[in-house]
Amino acid sequence: MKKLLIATKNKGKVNDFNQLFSKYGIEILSLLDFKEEVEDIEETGTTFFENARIKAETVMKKYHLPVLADDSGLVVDALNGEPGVFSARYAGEEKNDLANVHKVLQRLQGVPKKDRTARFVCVLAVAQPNQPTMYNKGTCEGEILEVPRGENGFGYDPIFLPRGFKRSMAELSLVEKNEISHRKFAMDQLEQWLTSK
Ligand SMILES: O=c1nc[nH]c2c1ncn2[C@H]1C[C@H](O)[C@@H](COP(=O)(O)OP(=O)(O)OP(=O)(O)O)O1
Ligand SMILES: [Mg+2]
Repeated sequence: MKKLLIATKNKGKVNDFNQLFSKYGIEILSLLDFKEEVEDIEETGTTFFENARIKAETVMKKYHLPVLADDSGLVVDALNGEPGVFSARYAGEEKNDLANVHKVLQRLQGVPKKDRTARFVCVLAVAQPNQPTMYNKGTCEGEILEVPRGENGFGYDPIFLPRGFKRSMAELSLVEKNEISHRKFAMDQLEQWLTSK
């Protein structure tokens, strides 16, 4: 089976990708699979594209393999695009999903439903030795709920209501999430590369 290294330490992303890649017959490895702990990569970029490039190219250069990186986050209109590229670290460097969710809800207190529009954004970067890095972006439109709902998924899923749905992203099954997510739409654009491998 073909293997692809994903430059992430996020278990929730790995879970999404395992399901998304299953139809291509590609087995994925992540930075969580290495015996020795892989050093954290500093995400110093100001855009999802820059951070995806930093993660993909750093890991590609280290292991000399094709590498996929995912930089993603939640963009809330009423917060001028926050948390954006700071999504993982919104409530502090320890990257606590619950604290991040709480901070978004607190900042949106009193904001009416019609003004709670938001989107998930995912930029995927594929870095390969001696080749230009490729990028693909996917988005998922929705709104921020008043209270968290659901146990599935990760990150901001419990407070995100995808447009046209009555259930939060965390109330959808993995298969349902992966039919409409930002990560799925970014993956779709990689299809040609994935099927030619
Ligand atoms: O489908 C999603 N459902 C809910 N939340 C999500 C999703 N996709 C990204 N997010 C949130 C989680 C984290 O707060 C941030 C990603 O930050 P981001 O730097 O790309 O990932 P990370 O630091 O957790 O792992 P890594 O850099 O090792 O891939 O956006
Ligand atoms: Mg990160």
